[in-house]
Amino acid sequence: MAIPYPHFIASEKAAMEAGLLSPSQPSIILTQDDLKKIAAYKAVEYVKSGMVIGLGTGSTAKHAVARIGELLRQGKLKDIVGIPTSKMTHEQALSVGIPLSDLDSHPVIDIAIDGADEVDPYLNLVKGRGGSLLREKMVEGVCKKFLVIVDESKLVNYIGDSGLAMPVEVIQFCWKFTASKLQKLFEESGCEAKLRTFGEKKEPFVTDNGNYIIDLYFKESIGDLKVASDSILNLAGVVEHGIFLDMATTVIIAGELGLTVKNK
Ligand SMILES: O=C(CO)[C@H](O)[C@H](O)COP(=O)(O)O
Repeated sequence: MAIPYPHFIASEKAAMEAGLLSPSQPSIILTQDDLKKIAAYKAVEYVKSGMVIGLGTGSTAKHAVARIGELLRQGKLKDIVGIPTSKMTHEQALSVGIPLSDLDSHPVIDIAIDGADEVDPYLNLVKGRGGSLLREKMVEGVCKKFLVIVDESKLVNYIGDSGLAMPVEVIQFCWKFTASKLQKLFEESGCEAKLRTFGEKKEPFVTDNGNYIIDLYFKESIGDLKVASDSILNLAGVVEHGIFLDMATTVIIAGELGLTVKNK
């Protein structure tokens, strides 16, 4: 879908480096994907040679992975080690020439760059609509800086406010039982718990870790996020959830009027 953003401020270095705007062409129609690319290019400005980088997953993070690969090929970045958060990102990073490792060998990460599905005013996030929440939480939980890159459509007043899915990764064993427990936990918020499926045959979506995803949809706020997080994690059968509480250190938002950088 092409969303017109004709007023984007052209002086942004990140927009120019992304090849989208120039001083002679300061105002064009940008798509939502262009905004994701601009936010990603801005985030990659924080990456320095010698760093260990957590590589996120999704349509926004893929622009950051591509940009890091480009800067490595140009010799503008050197000695980067990438820690991918999914099999998909692993493949992309290899294809653009980023040397890869894992948390076993690199338990401390300098910077992680990833997209998000929701960002609240306190920089809490919902992640995992792409299904990679578990590895993302492991990698992004041990980084010194966690840069989140979004277009402005991801901003919400409170977590769950988009009305879209809040994912929970569960083991396959008796997933219906776990889904009903999750729905019951948030019954006062009008929660509906649905197994994530894909394709015409509606096959269950299986994560990189061999688990299922139960998507929670809320009609009302879920209240205290720490309480919600703890109560989800207390259910046997749950592996991880997509609430990323107090993890983001910086959120880079590309919107109609340009880039906004929010720091914790
Ligand atoms: O959490 C994620 C994947 O598990 C993604 O970062 C999130 O879904 C945002 O994706 P996109 O950049 O495609 O909108």
